[in-house]
Amino acid sequence: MSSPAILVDGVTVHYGEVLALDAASLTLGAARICGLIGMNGSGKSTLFKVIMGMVKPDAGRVLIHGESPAIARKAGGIGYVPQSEDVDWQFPLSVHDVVMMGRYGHQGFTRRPSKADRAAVDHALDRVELSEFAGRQIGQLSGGQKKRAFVARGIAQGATTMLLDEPFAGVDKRSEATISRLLRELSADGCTILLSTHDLHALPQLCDEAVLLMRKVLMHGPPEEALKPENLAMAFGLDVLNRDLPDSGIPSRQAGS
Ligand SMILES: Nc1ncnc2c1ncn2[C@@H]1O[C@H](COP(=O)(O)OP(=O)(O)OP(=O)(O)O)[C@@H](O)[C@H]1O
Repeated sequence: MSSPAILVDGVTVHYGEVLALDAASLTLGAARICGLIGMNGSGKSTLFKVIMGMVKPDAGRVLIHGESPAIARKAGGIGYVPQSEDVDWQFPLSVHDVVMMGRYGHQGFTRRPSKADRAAVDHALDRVELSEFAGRQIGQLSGGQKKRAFVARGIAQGATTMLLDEPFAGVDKRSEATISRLLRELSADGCTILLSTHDLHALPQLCDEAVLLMRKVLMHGPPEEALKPENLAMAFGLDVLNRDLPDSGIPSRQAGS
């Protein structure tokens, strides 16, 4: 049997005294779109960073298609759309430069882009509908355009696993629709997608499965199951049941805030 696309096995992470992940375990199959839900501080970004190999777990292990995150990353297999707060938007890089970063693993020691690298970047920019902004400094884009630029980096990279930390936060409707469409297309091409979101309404349309996180994985199953009030109460606290819930039983505002 082939290895899962993402295996997180008993991962614990501390930042000093703070316990961010507590023996969290998760197995994700190839080409699935999985939504990661949890209140602020529940460990979502930390989980992404552990899967990326940017944060080393105190215990447990992570495997991407059977390889360590470091090897998978070196091979260009993992694309990452960080939370906006984690990016220095003043950095003097154009949108084209950011997307070209996805080609570094394909370039030699000199990092001189080949014709194929340039073609891959142009193609990725076209797919995210940002070709006309290629020369613009990355910080001069709207919130949604910035997210799309990072999705383009993953596409140019040829990533088989995409991690997106709140891709819909601060995003206009057009970018939201474009990103959702791209994620479905990438998944149809075999890419495995893990994304965190506070937009619970969007989960069932976009995601094949959902994970409720509160330092541990509390629940992993169909999105509809995750959205059941008793499961949301487990992840967000019992008070979620007393908020102004619409008919669907889903909190109408950013949960956990
Ligand atoms: N670099 C750090 N140093 C110290 N503590 C940290 C650091 N990064 C995160 N934490 C803490 O670890 C816990 C988990 O944080 P994390 O950012 O993973 O949560 P999150 O679910 O992504 O939150 P949010 O929804 O607000 O983005 C929180 O208590 C946070 O304050």
